Amino acid sequence: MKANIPDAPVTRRGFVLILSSPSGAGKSTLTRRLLQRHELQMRMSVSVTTRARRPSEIAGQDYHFISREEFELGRDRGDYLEWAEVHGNFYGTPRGAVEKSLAAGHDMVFDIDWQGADQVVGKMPDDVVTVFILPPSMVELRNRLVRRAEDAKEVIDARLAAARDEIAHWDAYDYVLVNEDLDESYNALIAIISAERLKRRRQTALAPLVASLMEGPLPRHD
Ligand SMILES: Nc1nc2c(ncn2[C@@H]2O[C@H](COP(=O)(O)OP(=O)(O)O)[C@@H](O)[C@H]2O)c(=O)[nH]1
Ligand SMILES: Nc1ncnc2c1ncn2[C@@H]1O[C@H](COP(=O)(O)OP(=O)(O)O)[C@@H](O)[C@H]1O
Repeated sequence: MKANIPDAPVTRRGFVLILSSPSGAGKSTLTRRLLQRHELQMRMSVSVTTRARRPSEIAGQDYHFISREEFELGRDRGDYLEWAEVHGNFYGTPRGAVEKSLAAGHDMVFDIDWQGADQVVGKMPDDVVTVFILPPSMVELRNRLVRRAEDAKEVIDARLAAARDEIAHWDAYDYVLVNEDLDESYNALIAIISAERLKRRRQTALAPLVASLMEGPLPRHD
């Protein structure tokens, strides 16, 4: 069934949909699906990171892979809207594309951790919608990290060990979903996006219609 998605934005300012979760809960998978649904017209922010590229990742598409020196240069120049150290690597959101996309009415997806979410909410509270994704259990989380088969055993152990530090921040988010069934989680995200697009303060394009509804004589019925 085709969900009833409000029209792609044209005249309103876009918002940033932040997805956070412990590693392996499904952020990247859900983000990919949102981007594949073209009529949603979501844009993704491609972060910079100092971590090594995974075999399945494409440079410039999944991340911009840069050295620590480059990262520090960018950070000191103020290139990042937010940045954080996660699992011993640096990650940052390039500032450039964000304001341009929002001003052009495009909604963006950020796959960032709780520290980054906290910074973005602090800087642009009216532009942000935050979603925390929980795994159904720690056993399933570990299974997903193992099944993903992109990281060495020690890396998986470290990510699992850090999972509770991330989950501890779940209550700072606007929405929370348990990613058990992927289709259900995806539909929940579509519902969130649809509802956020319908928020009255985002419906600035309706002002002329409302003005026209409010003026002139009432139509007679006789
Ligand atoms: N603050 C911040 N966190 C990021 C950024 N990009 C990715 N992350 C987070 O860094 C963590 C590790 O990401 P990644 O290395 O891709 O591993 P994964 O979560 O297992 O896919 C995740 O929590 C991401 O959400 C960013 O630009 N800023
Ligand atoms: N609902 C789900 N049920 C089963 N497997 C899932 C589900 N969501 C994601 N996965 C799988 O779990 C693994 C980790 O997902 P991923 O999106 O890479 O997580 P994250 O980006 O949060 O680290 C991937 O192999 C993905 O295919």
